[in-house]
Amino acid sequence: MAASSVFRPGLFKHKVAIVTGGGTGIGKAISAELLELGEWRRDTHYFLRSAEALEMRQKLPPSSPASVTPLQCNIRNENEVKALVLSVLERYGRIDFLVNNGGGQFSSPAEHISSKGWKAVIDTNLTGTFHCCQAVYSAWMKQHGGAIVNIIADMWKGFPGMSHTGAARAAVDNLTKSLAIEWAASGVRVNSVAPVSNYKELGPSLFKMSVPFSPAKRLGVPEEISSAVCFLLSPAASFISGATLRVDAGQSLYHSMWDIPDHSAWPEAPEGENLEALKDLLNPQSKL
Ligand SMILES: CCCCC/C=C/C(=O)SCCNC(=O)CCNC(=O)[C@H](O)C(C)(C)COP(=O)(O)OP(=O)(O)OC[C@H]1O[C@@H](n2cnc3c(N)ncnc32)[C@H](O)[C@@H]1OP(=O)(O)O
Ligand SMILES: NC(=O)C1=CN([C@@H]2O[C@H](COP(=O)(O)OP(=O)(O)OC[C@H]3O[C@@H](n4cnc5c(N)ncnc54)[C@H](OP(=O)(O)O)[C@@H]3O)[C@@H](O)[C@H]2O)C=CC1
Repeated sequence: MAASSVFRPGLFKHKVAIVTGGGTGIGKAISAELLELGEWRRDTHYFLRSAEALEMRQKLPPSSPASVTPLQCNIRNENEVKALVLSVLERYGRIDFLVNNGGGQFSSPAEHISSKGWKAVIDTNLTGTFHCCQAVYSAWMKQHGGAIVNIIADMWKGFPGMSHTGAARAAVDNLTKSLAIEWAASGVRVNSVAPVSNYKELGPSLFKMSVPFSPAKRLGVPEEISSAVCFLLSPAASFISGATLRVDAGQSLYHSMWDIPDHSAWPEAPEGENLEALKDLLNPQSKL
């Protein structure tokens, strides 16, 4: 495996990590970087991707002590998550890190999201993350400490067109803060990463659409997200908890991609001299 991490190889030696959705996209980059930095294990989820685990295993140098294990789990199902955590503990005896990366949504105007679709997205991105945090804490981290990183999204200005996932990710941002306080006495650090990066088959079109909205004038790549995750898991972040790191080149501070067409539907301002002044200002004959 070609070394690409900026961190010291062996940093995570003997550590055991669960990375949900660890077989694709950002999760795959996180899995690969953790593998490079030490000995770790990963789960996948309800669509078992043993082919990807095999591919990663084959890239490991023979001398590497690292190992990768695909495990099947749908994070929306509490019992499957509990079984996953027990299975990792039975196999490896500890869980140092949890990365809640598994998630998904579809784009739709809010008015067209069905109740079933809304619940599916909230269940996946909010409840699934909660299930994983709670199960890992109860079964291991409560007694032994650990570090959790939740992958959320750039929803700081709302998420028009994906209101369900925006609401779920904002909730995870808040969950991160609650758990950071509740679990501090167990030595558990809980943080989030809010990425903007290439998005699988939508990558090229999203890339073209969003480049003008990025201060960097390019999208991020999954490797730029995984390094932030590894930093938050590492001892370099030993005094960081309850934080969300925006890995977006400042895009969340810049202008919105959502276009609001010209309209005259907004309610009038209250009557009075300020309204008159406003009308004067907007009057094409105005001398102002
Ligand atoms: C957060 C940063 C995003 C950055 C940019 C992202 C872009 C995109 O995400 S574009 C879309 C890419 N899509 C995917 O990657 C698919 C991800 N999808 C999923 O993970 C899941 O399908 C799910 C969580 C969205 C739904 O889970 P599930 O219950 O397994 O799926 P169902 O197909 O049974 O759907 C249940 C229900 O959800 C509604 N729905 C699903 N897909 C759509 C859609 N494309 N458009 C509108 N509505 C959708 C629908 O109501 C489904 O119920 P039924 O109508 O009875 O099937
Ligand atoms: N790329 C980006 O710009 C951004 C991504 N994100 C979020 O970051 C995370 C990773 O994204 P990315 O790598 O781009 O996308 P991917 O779709 O490649 O990764 C999502 C992973 O989550 C898994 N997953 C979905 N539902 C479940 C479930 N119920 N149980 C277990 N695993 C599940 C998927 O598995 P499967 O493929 O088998 O369904 C997939 O492996 C996601 O949460 C995404 O929404 C947030 C902001 C921006």
